[in-house]
Amino acid sequence: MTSSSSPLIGIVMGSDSDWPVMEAAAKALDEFEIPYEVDVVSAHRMPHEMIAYGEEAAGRGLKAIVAGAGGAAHLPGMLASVTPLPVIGVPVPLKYLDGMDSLLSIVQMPAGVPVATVSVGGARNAGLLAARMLAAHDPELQGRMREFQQHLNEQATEKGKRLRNKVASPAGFGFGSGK
Ligand SMILES: Nc1c(C(=O)O)ncn1[C@@H]1O[C@H](COP(=O)(O)O)[C@@H](O)[C@H]1O
Repeated sequence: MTSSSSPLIGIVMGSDSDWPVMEAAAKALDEFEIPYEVDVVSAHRMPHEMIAYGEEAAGRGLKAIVAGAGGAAHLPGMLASVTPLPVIGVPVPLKYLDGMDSLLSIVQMPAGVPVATVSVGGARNAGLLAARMLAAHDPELQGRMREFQQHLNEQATEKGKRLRNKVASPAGFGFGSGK
């Protein structure tokens, strides 16, 4: 799957069973209208294709790779070993061990081969981090990222206001109680 113009971000995963988690990365990129491609690339099950994907990614115009995998999640690190692009690893939680296995497989990379690891199941942040990487060299995109952050701020402020109104304490509490 590829969004319409030439993809800038590769979203890959060890299996299509990871898609329900990884879809959030694609949605985040959609929000910023960043073109991406999606594929299954497994270090364990299709090692030669995985190496080819990593080796060719930069030459094909990709700027970063978001790689998600569950269990013995070697995919992000193996991709990072064969591409000069930044790789963002997403630990996908499976039925057993709650994603601790994939988290530890991804996060403990040896020095020299970095993988930026997000939280277990944190595919949305992986998409947003990829957007920020592009925004570092794209003032227009950076402006949209600032607007997004401002929106988050407003939402959080509104939540605080609602909570303060709901939990009415006669003495008031904490900062911004409005008393
Ligand atoms: N961790 C890896 C790798 C890899 O790291 O290369 N390839 C597949 N997998 C993971 O195996 C899990 C089960 O896959 P299946 O659902 O296909 O059995 C998935 O979470 C996948 O990411």
